[in-house]
Amino acid sequence: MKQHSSGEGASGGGAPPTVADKPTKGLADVVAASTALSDIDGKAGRLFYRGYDIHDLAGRATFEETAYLLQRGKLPDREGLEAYGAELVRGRELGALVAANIGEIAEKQKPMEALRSLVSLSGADDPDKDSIAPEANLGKAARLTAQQPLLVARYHAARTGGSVPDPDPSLSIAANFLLQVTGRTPAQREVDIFDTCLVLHADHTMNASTFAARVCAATLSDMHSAIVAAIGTLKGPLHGGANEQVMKTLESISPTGVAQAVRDKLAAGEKIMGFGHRVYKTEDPRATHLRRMSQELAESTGDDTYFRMSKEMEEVVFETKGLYPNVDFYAASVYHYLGIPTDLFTPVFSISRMSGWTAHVIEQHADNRLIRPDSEYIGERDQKWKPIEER
Ligand SMILES: CC(=O)SCCNC(=O)CCNC(=O)[C@H](O)C(C)(C)COP(=O)(O)OP(=O)(O)OC[C@H]1O[C@@H](n2cnc3c(N)ncnc32)[C@H](O)[C@@H]1OP(=O)(O)O
Ligand SMILES: O=C([O-])CC(=O)C(=O)O
Repeated sequence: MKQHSSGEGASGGGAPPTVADKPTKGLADVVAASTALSDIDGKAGRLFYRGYDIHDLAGRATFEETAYLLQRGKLPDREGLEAYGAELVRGRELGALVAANIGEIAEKQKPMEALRSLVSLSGADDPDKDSIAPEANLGKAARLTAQQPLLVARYHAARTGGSVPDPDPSLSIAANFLLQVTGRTPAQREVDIFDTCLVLHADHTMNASTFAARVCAATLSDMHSAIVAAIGTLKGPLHGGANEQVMKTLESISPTGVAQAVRDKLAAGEKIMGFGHRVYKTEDPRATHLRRMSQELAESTGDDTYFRMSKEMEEVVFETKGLYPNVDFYAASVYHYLGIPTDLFTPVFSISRMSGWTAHVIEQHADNRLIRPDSEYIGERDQKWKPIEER
């Protein structure tokens, strides 16, 4: 019940109920939009993109096919995929504003802040920047998906004083990115694993960053503005920023003292990053794949320290709190084994989620209504105005 309708304000005696007392705090279980993009069964631990089980897509669909599926509504046939691939290659050219500013941005901004700025700048150079028509949105979705890995790679090169090779049009997004960021030609199995990571992170119903994108898009603002809102939202450690924090935790504790360190953190009331989820009440299906890939890379690199530590953390957190790892937990050790710098883990998440965010903006614009929830007033009432000298 809203405070106004009860007629009981702060001055009306008795503490009024607040949203904090309600099960919907943080909009838990509130259905905020209809979508045909992804679906989660949180009790069974299942995830679907446009009706396809994530377990069927992981290791089979490429990231490019997945992006097409989300943005264009169906899995592409060979011709459709080739045409989409060519569109991605054409669309990844970065504009003049990005080129002119990336050096200074790389000096002054951390990776997710930099991406927020760079995507905003690239919007100014987009040929369809003033349109939210369906065709313009489809083109922008492809360009944003193609440009994001290049923005991350060029940012990394700018801050390290290096240079990146231009993307090879015959290689996938995953292969080009690994090559550009690690500076070495990745093994095919590493490319396949990274590509699967991109597929696993592509979309996830009404997660916080997607919601932010849809709220922005629902004002009939443009796609780049919505993506800037999403990037700022993904950055936080309760959302996409958790993958970087997982790696920092692994690096900060002794491999022989994992159980004690985790128990101490929990006893001190700390959250263990990479665990818990608003929707999954069982294993996150993406974590199943990421755990397996982390183990495989640990074995192939001959250094299983972070995988063993992760497994032990998982056991202790489950025993102590009954919490399961989420997508961010094993992604951390996978990216580490692939040679990706820790502070680029969340940018990597954004490379993948760009496909989902842009598809949600298209969906929002296609059947729009302003998103404007209500709030519950819990402040003072009937305040009497006093001139400044009397306060
Ligand atoms: C891609 C993604 O965004 S996946 C999520 C990435 N985020 C993280 O990994 C950060 C750590 N996890 C969390 O903070 C939470 O589990 C969230 C944000 C993911 C979900 O949040 P909510 O659904 O709001 O759950 P909330 O934070 O209220 O937690 C419920 C209870 O579980 C506890 N809890 C939840 N997650 C954790 C955790 N990782 N470590 C320790 N305790 C936890 C809370 O302390 C709380 O306990 P209490 O009831 O005794 O106060
Ligand atoms: O759905 C969520 O709340 C967070 C998440 O796992 C994701 O965005 O992939």
